[in-house]
Amino acid sequence: MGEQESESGGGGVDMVTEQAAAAAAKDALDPRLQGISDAIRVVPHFPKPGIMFNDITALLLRPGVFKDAVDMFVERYRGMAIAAVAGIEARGFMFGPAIALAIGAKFIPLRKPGKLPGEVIAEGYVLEYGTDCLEMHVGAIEPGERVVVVDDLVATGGTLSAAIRLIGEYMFVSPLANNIVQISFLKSSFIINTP
Ligand SMILES: O=P(O)(O)OC[C@H]1O[C@H](OP(=O)(O)OP(=O)(O)O)[C@H](O)[C@@H]1O
Ligand SMILES: Nc1ncnc2[nH]cnc12
Repeated sequence: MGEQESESGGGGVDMVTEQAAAAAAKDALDPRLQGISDAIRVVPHFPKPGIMFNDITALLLRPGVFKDAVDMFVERYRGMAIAAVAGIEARGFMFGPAIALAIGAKFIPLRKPGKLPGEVIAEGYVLEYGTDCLEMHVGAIEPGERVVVVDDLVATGGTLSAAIRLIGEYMFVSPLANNIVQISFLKSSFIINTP
């Protein structure tokens, strides 16, 4: 039986919310979290004065810590009837596919403008240092599918909000998402249901 078939999809939104909230609370106590946090290099004043840049490329150089980061997401979302992992260009592409494969979900790239060859839907957004737009292929997600959006971090939340608007009505936001004490990577994890 595949990952999708074996999952408890019948519990509805409350069930998903409960499961994800419990998983997020468990993550906060996980000893791997400190190692992940320590592996993210903070670079002051990049790319502009005043920005404290959280550099996850330092984490990617440490396979054990990189694996811990992917594993924590996999453990959280396995068994939750997740049909798709949507990764936000570019840094969501570094974590999303590994998570998708491990939980038996498809991977959907949410790309910057003009990169996807097929019919797209698009959402614009404002960044800490500029504006941008995300595009997704029409038909990549079927109505009713449950989607996890993955990115490396939340700053203003503009990018993630645009991803959520792009995909559909969101049903649940992880408590970790609003807790800036947590590491950047795990802050940027949301479950949404498409309409
Ligand atoms: O919460 P926000 O204020 O929207 O900022 C967070 C976003 O900014 C960064 O990406 P960026 O747009 O710099 O693109 P990149 O991944 O291509 O470097 C980061 O990877 C998030 O996607
Ligand atoms: N503080 C930050 N660190 C890394 N990437 C970012 N994208 C937007 N703000 C950022």
